[in-house]
Amino acid sequence: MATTVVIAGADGQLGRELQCTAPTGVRCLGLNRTQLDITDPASIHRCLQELQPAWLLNAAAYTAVDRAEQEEALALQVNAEGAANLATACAERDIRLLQVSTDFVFSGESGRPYQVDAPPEPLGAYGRSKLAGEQAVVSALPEVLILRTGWVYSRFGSNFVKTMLRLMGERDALSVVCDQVGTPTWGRGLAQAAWAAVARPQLHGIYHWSDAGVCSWYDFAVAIAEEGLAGGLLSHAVTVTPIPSSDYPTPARRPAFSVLDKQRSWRDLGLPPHHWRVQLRAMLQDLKDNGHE
Ligand SMILES: NC(=O)C1=CN([C@@H]2O[C@H](COP(=O)(O)OP(=O)(O)OC[C@H]3O[C@@H](n4cnc5c(N)ncnc54)[C@H](OP(=O)(O)O)[C@@H]3O)[C@@H](O)[C@H]2O)C=CC1
Ligand SMILES: Cc1cn([C@H]2C[C@H](O)[C@@H](COP(=O)(O)OP(=O)(O)O[C@H]3O[C@@H](C)C(=O)[C@@H](O)[C@H]3O)O2)c(=O)[nH]c1=O
Repeated sequence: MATTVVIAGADGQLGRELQCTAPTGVRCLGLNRTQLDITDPASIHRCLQELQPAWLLNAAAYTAVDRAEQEEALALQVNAEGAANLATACAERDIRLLQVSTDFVFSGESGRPYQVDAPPEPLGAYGRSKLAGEQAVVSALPEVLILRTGWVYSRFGSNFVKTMLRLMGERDALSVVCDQVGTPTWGRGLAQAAWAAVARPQLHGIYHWSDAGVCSWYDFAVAIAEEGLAGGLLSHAVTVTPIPSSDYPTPARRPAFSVLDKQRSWRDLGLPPHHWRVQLRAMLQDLKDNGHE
């Protein structure tokens, strides 16, 4: 019999990738915000009662990092209260929950990849709201699985890769910060990691997932320019200049170093690491073949 899995936030980057990669033997039901509003307990109750899933994958979130500085209450409502609502409903019905979180729960002061049990210390409102979400789900549902990731991109939705391709199409030169270091994550691989977790129901606790390797946003932008040109998504070469974050002021402070340690995931999820540049190439091919959505 198929395992029924409900996806909250089905129209987002990860929500779409989860639906593209659902394994055989899974009845994958993607619900967007209109169909399932995670801030509304009645909406959650209705969906779970009707669909009776074995798992709920929470890909719904408030992800506007800069806007969150002005809208912290709204970020908390979705990322903390919404996540808590889901966890409470799952606990009442014996449903497994996968909660997605972020590298932005860390301060970025470490010089080594963050282990799953490293103390979080978010710098901004978005990171605080996601950390509050982590704490709320664990308290309502101790067997929850939390998948932390960072720098997610996909052909779906909006993200750094698509922003860069747009700006690079319009300009010959761009400046990008070189003092924020992390690891990009193709949404497709993240979705596969989530499905690997669903296939291993004995797992719970915190897992880290990004692609392999380390880079700055500047390195990432250079790679997008080179791979975009080689793959025919850009028609001209673009000069990318490295700048310090102080030359690109934003409302939210971002961690200087947010590389996640993925050893536990590579071991327990049975998935091999792929270097971020290989994944970028695959995503650009997907974009070329299937277009922006
Ligand atoms: N993007 C990134 O770089 C990273 C993301 N993450 C985490 O990964 C997860 C997925 O992110 P990603 O796919 O990129 O996010 P997106 O912003 O692409 O998608 C989030 C989705 O959640 C929906 N949503 C917002 N509020 C609600 C609500 N109240 N009820 C139901 N749905 C809602 C949004 O709908 P609408 O469009 O209508 O607002 C949107 O479709 C999130 O938990 C995020 O915090 C972690 C690290 C990096
Ligand atoms: C567009 C642009 C951005 N930047 C900088 C700003 C910022 O420091 C960095 C990344 O910019 P973005 O705003 O696209 O990315 P940002 O929204 O900060 O991405 C974050 O999103 C949330 C949801 C997460 O959870 C994080 O893991 C991370 O992916 O690049 C430049 O330096 N030059 C540019 O032209």
